[in-house]
Amino acid sequence: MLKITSAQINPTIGDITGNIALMLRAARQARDSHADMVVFPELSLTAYYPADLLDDASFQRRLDAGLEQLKLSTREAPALHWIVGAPMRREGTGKPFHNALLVLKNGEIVLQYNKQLLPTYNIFDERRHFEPGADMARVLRIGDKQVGLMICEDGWNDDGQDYAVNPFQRLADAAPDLVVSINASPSNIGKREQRHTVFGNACSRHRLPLLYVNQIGGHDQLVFDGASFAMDATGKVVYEAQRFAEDITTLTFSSQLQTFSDAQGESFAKVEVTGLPTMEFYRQQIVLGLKDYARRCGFTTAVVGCSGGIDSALTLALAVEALGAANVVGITMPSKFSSEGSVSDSQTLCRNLGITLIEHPIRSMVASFEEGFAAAFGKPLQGLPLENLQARVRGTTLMEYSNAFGHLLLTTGNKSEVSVGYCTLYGDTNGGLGLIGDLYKTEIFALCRHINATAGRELIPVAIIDKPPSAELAPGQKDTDSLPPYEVLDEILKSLIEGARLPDWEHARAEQKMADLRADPAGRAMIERIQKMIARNEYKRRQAPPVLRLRGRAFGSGRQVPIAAVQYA
Ligand SMILES: Nc1ncnc2c1ncn2[C@@H]1O[C@H](COP(=O)(O)OP(=O)(O)OC[C@H]2O[C@@H]([n+]3cccc(C(=O)O)c3)[C@H](O)[C@@H]2O)[C@@H](O)[C@H]1O
Ligand SMILES: Nc1ncnc2c1ncn2[C@@H]1O[C@H](COP(=O)(O)OP(=O)(O)OP(=O)(O)O)[C@@H](O)[C@H]1O
Ligand SMILES: NC(=O)CC[C@H](N)C(=O)O
Repeated sequence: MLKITSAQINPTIGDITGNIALMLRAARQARDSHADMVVFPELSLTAYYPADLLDDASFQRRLDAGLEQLKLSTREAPALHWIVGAPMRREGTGKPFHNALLVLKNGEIVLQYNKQLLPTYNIFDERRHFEPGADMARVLRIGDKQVGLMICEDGWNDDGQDYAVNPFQRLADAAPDLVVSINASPSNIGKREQRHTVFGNACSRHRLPLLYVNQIGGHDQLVFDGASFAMDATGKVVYEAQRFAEDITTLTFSSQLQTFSDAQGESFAKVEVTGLPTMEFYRQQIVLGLKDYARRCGFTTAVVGCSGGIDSALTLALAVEALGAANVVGITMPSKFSSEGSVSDSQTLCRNLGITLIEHPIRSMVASFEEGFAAAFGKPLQGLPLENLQARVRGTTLMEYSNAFGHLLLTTGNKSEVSVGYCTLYGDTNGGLGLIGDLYKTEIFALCRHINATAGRELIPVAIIDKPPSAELAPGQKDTDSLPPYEVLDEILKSLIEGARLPDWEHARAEQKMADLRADPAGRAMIERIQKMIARNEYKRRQAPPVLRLRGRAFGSGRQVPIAAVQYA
């Protein structure tokens, strides 16, 4: 038997001293549970992902000092094996670091394994900073048990005998009793289930039990959900750590039974095959993403322009959940085109959420810009430039508030609008972080309803959910004047932007819609128009604030598209 503590921690990128403190706290818990081994996530010393900080000389010095400090810390629990992730310097040509797994014990590094498969797709860019490890299996011996070691992506390619591309195969051939994998696996819809499938297939193929330890926490765009797990040798998940929270749990491994039980040797509660319902998943991921972004950037408060529309309402509701009602402010800024409901629905919303709503009309400011424009340029400001002016006056007012009161401005664009550029640069795109920028408009409605259902009351007024979406920048304006209905637009966008990265059930629906549209000329023209809008608006997305990533392909580092390209001009 082995006792292993799974230490699913929330390290901060670059905070080496703070991360060691987190590890020490978990190691003490492991020691008190008489564990043989404590397992931390991939790159736990720096947190995932330090990126170009690794090129910085002062960061490198801190890393060296941190490693010494970490070694010393392990003396506090001298019988314990610490399985830690850290960048390790290397000599020779190529990149100066390996992405390494270290086994530390009583002040010494007793084993180093270097990650072999470095992901360089979607949001990953590990080849930029790391040199891949030599193709070899590393096994740690504890008593009469052999623990096979691997790092995240190493386990994602188990489909052949070729050692060079399948580190799992080589490790399995070394015949360990179990595999321990350290990970930094960002979360998106369907990811938990995907991990279970990938590792379940590998574990059953090799008849190997596995402990998978993941990072949790929000790191810029990315949120890591934790959800560390243990599998028996048939690939069945027998233990799952909490999602979206730190979790330090000690497990007992039996090599005879090839499975895991709790610290007392009792079976864990049954792990459900399907995880959180989609809307609840979005909500928890966004709340953790904002919480961690705010605290790591030094914000305790946030501000949102409150239009009486659904996007700002949802942003406010999520911000309240993450930061608390006392720390969130809405600002309503009626113009001459604002509907009656714009202010009154905002009032009801903010009353329901228990937050302050400040009224700051923009009519006179807009009028003054109009006068100045006409006087200077000899023609009246009208049409789209006038529409955008209103959004810009609001954006400027919100930034004034942020500057003066230190609130983080949350931008409210959703994925449908951001895809087609239905937003004003330096206007409603202003802000530090987008909470709902990876949710299609149709999902925005569903998430609002879910929030109300779980609250058991109308937190977001139904009047807001039910009103036809409008930018309210011109008389009687509706989104559908410029865009196809969102039910159609969203399916086109899913297919064009995410395609094969969609979860199966969404992929089938989007492709069916595309096939239906392609069957007639008007549908084909619509697809082409949307394709052009996506391409033409790349420049806006490049300047927009980061959005929390929720889906397989989000705007940001996971979708790198040139701006000044001749695509659909
Ligand atoms: N390739 C490029 N690289 C860099 N900059 C480029 C550019 N192409 C245009 N530009 C610049 O961008 C400007 C045009 O962009 P921008 O000023 O944003 O304006 P634009 O995209 O023309 O208009 C904004 C659109 O968003 C809609 N809107 C606005 C506000 C809120 C909502 C909503 O419902 O949420 C919708 C509005 O009805 C309108 O259809 C150009 O005048 C030019 O300065
Ligand atoms: N009258 C207003 N008062 C305060 N903020 C506003 C107002 N109108 C727009 N905004 C801000 O600009 C963003 C874009 O709003 P707009 O109404 O143009 O379209 P939207 O994308 O449908 O958003 P929403 O559903 O929140 O209305 C809003 O989410 C809000 O933050
Ligand atoms: N850090 C990694 O190697 C992550 C890659 C892996 N496929 C994941 O997303 O889980």
